[in-house]
Amino acid sequence: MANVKCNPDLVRERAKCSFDVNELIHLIDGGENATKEKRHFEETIFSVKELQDAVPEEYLSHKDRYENAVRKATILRDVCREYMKKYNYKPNRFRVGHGVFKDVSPFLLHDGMFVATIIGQGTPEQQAEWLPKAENMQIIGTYAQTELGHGSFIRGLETRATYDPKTEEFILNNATLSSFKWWPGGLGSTVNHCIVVAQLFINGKSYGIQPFIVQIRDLNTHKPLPGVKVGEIGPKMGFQTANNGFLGFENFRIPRMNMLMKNAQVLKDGTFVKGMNEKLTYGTMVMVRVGIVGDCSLNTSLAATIAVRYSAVRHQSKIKAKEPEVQILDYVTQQHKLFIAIASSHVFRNVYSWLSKSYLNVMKDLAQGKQDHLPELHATACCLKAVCSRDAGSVVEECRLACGGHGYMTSSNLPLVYGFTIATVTYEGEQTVLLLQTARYLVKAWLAALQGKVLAPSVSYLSDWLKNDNVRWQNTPEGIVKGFQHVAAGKVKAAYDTIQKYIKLGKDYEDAWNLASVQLMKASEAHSRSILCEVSWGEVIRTSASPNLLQVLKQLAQLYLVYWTLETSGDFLVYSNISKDDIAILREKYEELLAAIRPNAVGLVDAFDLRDEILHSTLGSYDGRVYERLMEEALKSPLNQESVNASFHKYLKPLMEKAKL
Ligand SMILES: CC/C=C\C/C=C\C/C=C\C/C=C\C=C\C(=O)SCCNC(=O)CCNC(=O)[C@H](O)C(C)(C)COP(=O)(O)OP(=O)(O)OC[C@H]1O[C@@H](n2cnc3c(N)ncnc32)[C@H](O)[C@@H]1OP(=O)(O)O
Ligand SMILES: Cc1cc2nc3c(=O)[nH]c(=O)nc-3n(C[C@H](O)[C@H](O)[C@H](O)COP(=O)(O)OP(=O)(O)OC[C@H]3O[C@@H](n4cnc5c(N)ncnc54)[C@H](O)[C@@H]3O)c2cc1C
Repeated sequence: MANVKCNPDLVRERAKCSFDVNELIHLIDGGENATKEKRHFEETIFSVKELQDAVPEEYLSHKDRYENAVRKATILRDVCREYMKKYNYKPNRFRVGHGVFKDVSPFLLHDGMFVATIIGQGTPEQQAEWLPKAENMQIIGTYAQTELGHGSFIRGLETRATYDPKTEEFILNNATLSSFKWWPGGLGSTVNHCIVVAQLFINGKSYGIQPFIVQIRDLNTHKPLPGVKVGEIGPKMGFQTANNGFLGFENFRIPRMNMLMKNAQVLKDGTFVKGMNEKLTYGTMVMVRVGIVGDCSLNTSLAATIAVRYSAVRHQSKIKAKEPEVQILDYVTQQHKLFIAIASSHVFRNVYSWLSKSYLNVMKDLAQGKQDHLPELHATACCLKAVCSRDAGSVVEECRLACGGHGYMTSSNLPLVYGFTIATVTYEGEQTVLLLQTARYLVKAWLAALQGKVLAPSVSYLSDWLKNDNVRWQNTPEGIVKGFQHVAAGKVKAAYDTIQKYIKLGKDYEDAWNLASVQLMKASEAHSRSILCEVSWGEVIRTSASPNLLQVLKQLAQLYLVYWTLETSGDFLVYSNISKDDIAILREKYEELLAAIRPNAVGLVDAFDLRDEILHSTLGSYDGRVYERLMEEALKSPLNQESVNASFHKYLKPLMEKAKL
């Protein structure tokens, strides 16, 4: 990239960077070798001509866009397969996917959830049967759980799987419209198999929801099998190429062994054997929630790169009347909008890495029959997924707005990035619903703290606070982290007390919970923020890097801490010993941090190492040829391929002529 002829502002920005950009790239990637491998893989993918679109896909019809996405998905699959064989390297398909599809792959659910559910929910025999076929794409699948009538409350799903011991089969039925599966990616026209999450019935008795692997289309003709009604749900706010679909069954029979039986089992005679913990059926969702925190880091870095580079190139208005128009990046308000995006991407990455480790540890424990840490993992993954996805959505939108009118252009790619980022707030568990799951855990932990019990590490601050809630405020990163824990503890206590108050007033527990649920949700958010702050600051101070880089990483981590303290200063005034003077000091600190980060802003986004083919943005490319690219992309509009459009003769001219009469 270094030889590209760049916009002079970007050249100047890069020259003043105080740290080694390559060092940060390697740190993010996990080592110099990892960067080399990543770059070689990406070079390979983006040199495949067939993966490059001649016409921007936004000009294609809904159908053509889908077909083009499937075409590219199959080529990408082949190239990846060959690459993996040749180099024994497992590539990150999600990252290059943004480049190849701009939006999302119609195989997203195959990779993200179908294969993962076979691994997580299938017995060794079931894995042996389906995993090789799924991994080499002999079968293509999705995860079909959500229905028209139920998404959040999965115990309320209506799709039925009734066991017939005579034939040793399950009979699938969707008797009501609300029971139709609705949303699964790839279901519309791509997949031939699904994991169907359905209510199990044996001899008229319900045994809760279970996962079934179901073939829905013929492997040769791709026609829906008899008894299957399947189709696509139509255009959405984003995810246009994900091919989300609907599905219903009418007396559709599948063999007994198609129920994934790693947890619960149905024996031939119809005996139901309970698993170790029925919530293990929800395992794929926990895994994907963890993954989404990592995805939030990538999505945020895409938007930050585009908006920061654009802000370095764009000049508008003046700070001083007699001086030239400034780079908009010099406006401190612009820095306020953008630097939190850079900082958030690093925070999400560090927290993702921490959460993934916890996830893997819990999986190891579960394999040995130990489930003590599962509730903590579930609670942590829920609130982090909810808060990171919401933050990522807000940050991406702020980056888009920070690009003014040009940020509204599809060719900036910011609208598309916003579309797939904001979807993460809803899918894999709607944010409020997940925050309230964590709140259940926090309330239990609070009760345990009141009873003097030892708490799990992520909530042990509740006991500390109970012992001493009168800690002197300190304007240091560690002091701020403590402050966030105090806010979280104070909010948990307030929510708990509110529940007790309603119970004393005669409400039953569930109504009291609902009445206190805004407070519960906020307590859960505060808990999540305290984890984000504690973990990210802890990761940064443990990072081994050159002094120059470490200084910048600390500035970003502190910016995150101070930004969120100021954003939620009302909470700090209520629940900690912060004073108005401390807030004034933090405001000053925040301004100092913005100024310190400013010279490194372009270097920092360069270090995300996002190729132009992944960014897909007229505003964010490495060379900063913003206006040239905007014009080049505009000229690709089909309306610019003719000097006079037919509508002039058909409608406009007659209209003008009528007006003359
Ligand atoms: C590898 C991935 C990498 C990157 C990601 C990128 C892309 C991802 C790929 C695909 C994504 C694209 C598309 C999206 C797909 C989907 O959206 S699939 C559908 C997802 N659906 C949901 O998430 C539904 C959300 N709802 C629920 O999860 C549940 O209904 C619930 C809200 C948790 C409530 O369940 P339930 O009513 O049964 O439970 P409660 O009565 O409220 O609680 C009972 C106790 O169970 C505990 N619990 C609940 N869930 C779990 C769990 N998963 N694990 C462990 N324990 C769990 C809960 O805490 C209660 O405990 P208690 O308080 O002690 O009683
Ligand atoms: C882009 C996209 C892709 C998706 N892909 C898939 C897929 O591949 N497979 C699949 O199975 N599903 C998929 N989904 C579905 C997704 O998982 C659900 O939409 C999601 O879980 C939310 O459920 P819901 O739509 O029923 O929302 P609802 O639960 O109806 O939410 C509506 C409102 O009700 C509130 N609410 C609901 N319950 C409670 C409660 N207990 N307490 C307080 N408030 C509550 C919510 O907070 C929200 O404000 C996808 C969705 C999207 C948007």
